[in-house]
Amino acid sequence: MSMIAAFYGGKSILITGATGFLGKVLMEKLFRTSPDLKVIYILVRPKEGQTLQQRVIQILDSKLFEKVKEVCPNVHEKIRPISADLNQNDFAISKEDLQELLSHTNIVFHCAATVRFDDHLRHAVQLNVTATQQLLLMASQMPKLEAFIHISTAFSNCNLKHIDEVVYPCPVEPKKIIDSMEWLDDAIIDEITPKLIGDRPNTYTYTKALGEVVVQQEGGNLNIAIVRPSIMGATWQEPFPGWVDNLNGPSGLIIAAGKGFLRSIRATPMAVADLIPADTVVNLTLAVGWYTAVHRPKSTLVYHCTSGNLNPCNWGKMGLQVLATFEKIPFERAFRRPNADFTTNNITTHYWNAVSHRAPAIIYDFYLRLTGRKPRMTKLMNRLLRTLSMLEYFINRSWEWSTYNTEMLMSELSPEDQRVFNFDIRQLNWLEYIENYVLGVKKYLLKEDMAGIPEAKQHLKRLRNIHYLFNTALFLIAWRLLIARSQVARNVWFFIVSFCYKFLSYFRASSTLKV
Ligand SMILES: CCCCCCCCCCCCCCCCCCCCCCCC(=O)SCCNC(=O)CCNC(=O)[C@H](O)C(C)(C)COP(=O)(O)OP(=O)(O)OC[C@H]1O[C@@H](n2cnc3c(N)ncnc32)[C@H](O)[C@@H]1OP(=O)(O)O
Ligand SMILES: NC(=O)C1=CN([C@@H]2O[C@H](COP(=O)(O)OP(=O)(O)OC[C@H]3O[C@@H](n4cnc5c(N)ncnc54)[C@H](OP(=O)(O)O)[C@@H]3O)[C@@H](O)[C@H]2O)C=CC1
Repeated sequence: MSMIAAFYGGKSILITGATGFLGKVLMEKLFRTSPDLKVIYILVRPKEGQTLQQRVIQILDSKLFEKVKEVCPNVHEKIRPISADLNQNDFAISKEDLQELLSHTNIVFHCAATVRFDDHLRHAVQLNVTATQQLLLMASQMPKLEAFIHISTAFSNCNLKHIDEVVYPCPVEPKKIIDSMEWLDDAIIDEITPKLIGDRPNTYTYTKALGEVVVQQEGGNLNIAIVRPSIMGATWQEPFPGWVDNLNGPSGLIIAAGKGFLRSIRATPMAVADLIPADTVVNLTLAVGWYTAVHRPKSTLVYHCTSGNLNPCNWGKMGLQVLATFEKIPFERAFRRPNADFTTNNITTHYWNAVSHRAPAIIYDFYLRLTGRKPRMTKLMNRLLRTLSMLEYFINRSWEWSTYNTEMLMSELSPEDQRVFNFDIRQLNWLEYIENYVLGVKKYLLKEDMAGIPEAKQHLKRLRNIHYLFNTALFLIAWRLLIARSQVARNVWFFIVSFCYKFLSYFRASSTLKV
């Protein structure tokens, strides 16, 4: 019997960010392995045109929850959505809901965050720092609370090269930042943002670092732990391989590459691609919840959920495997054939952006205009290039994360728990994982049918022929222009033509003689 699964039995669990990528995989695993848990409270913000219940039903009706429905048929009754907006004071939770939460919750998993790299500092602070502070305050009023697990990111200290499982101080205290956001206007915040984030690349990593400091400073007597995943990718094994439902991290780029929009990228092929499957993050998180509640460590432990130091894979290898998978499982209606150019310097990046991205987009928009349609490719390409520019920081550097706490935790688990809540990334076969990832992107993100693969392959063949035809035409035009302008080119052309003529005459003569 799994001790961790048994631990969550009968528990009331509060999850923030349950409608997000990680939150859904977390809920799924909890229901599947501990179907006798009491209730999962989820803080959900109302969405236009959807009630809370509809949001829950949408999640439960997805393929991700198919297995859960078999082992926990009354799963609908065990999810209790609570209307809450983490951007609002006290999360705008009703008094009755708050009372219920405070009096029943045993475990809190705080996953909600803004993960956008370009978020305005005020908003990122509100969600990633202030909301964490408020949730801690709520948690401190929960008499039955056994553990509070905060999900951060391995990149919260990406300004360092070697990162230990400790909370690093921030130059300006989070409390001061929170206070200042209340009275500074947007223009001033914009001005001071670069100074505040310092050598971090964006407001996301900066505010996640502040969030950790808040957890450490304001956790009081709570049993708290911090989990730091690196770049979260599709599921590795559970509930099935390749499940993914948003464009964050590499998923969006896999689509862009598979559809032929993205054909070159400024990335260091040898840099470590620190991807971590979502189910691995969930398994570690649940093990951390159990350990924190049962063993009550004296200090706030930080757990790195990364792959680089135990089972490294680099971006070059990953890119090649993604491309190899496109050969077997192409995406439908590609714009161009998938291809990859990893560049590392400015000049080649600009060159490939012009040749591989902007020029085809302009030509295609010209064609759309000619055929009376609205041009859209240049706009799409500009957004893609903007996205790339934001991700570049992470694909041109390598980090070393120590994993003492994570390894310690692994050694504390029973063999059964090590199997059921497997977070041993050394067992992951990258080639297999990446193939399943690409397949998952095709099935669950693009919603493409596997039956369409033969047609997709035909389409790629047509694109290849168009490509050859286009290049030949381009070459002939360039050559014709050159011959018209240069005597040297004319002489070379005359030499080639007469050489071919002589060769053909000789060939014909010798074959006639043989007969
Ligand atoms: C030529 C080579 C190809 C070879 C093969 C291929 C490749 C793949 C393997 C190798 C590629 C390497 C990729 C690695 C990238 C990894 C970097 C991740 C770093 C993570 C560090 C921290 C980890 C975390 O802790 S948090 C989670 C990470 N957070 C994110 O990933 C969020 C990033 N996204 C954003 O901040 C925004 O979406 C932004 C700013 C990029 C775009 O914002 P915008 O306002 O323009 O609008 P959106 O509505 O958000 O989206 C617009 C548009 O872009 C699409 N899109 C969104 N995200 C991505 C994405 N990551 N990649 C591609 N496209 C994306 C979105 O769908 C929209 O499309 P529309 O068509 O306009 O609807
Ligand atoms: N994705 C990754 O690669 C990594 C993620 N992480 C961390 O993991 C955690 C989960 O990330 P992930 O699942 O990818 O993120 P998602 O963007 O998929 O999910 C974010 C969640 O937060 C909720 N949320 C956002 N704003 C509010 C709000 N104002 N009120 C209530 N809920 C809100 C979202 O709700 P809604 O559905 O309404 O938008 C959603 O449920 C985050 O803490 C992130 O920092 C760490 C490392 C890597």
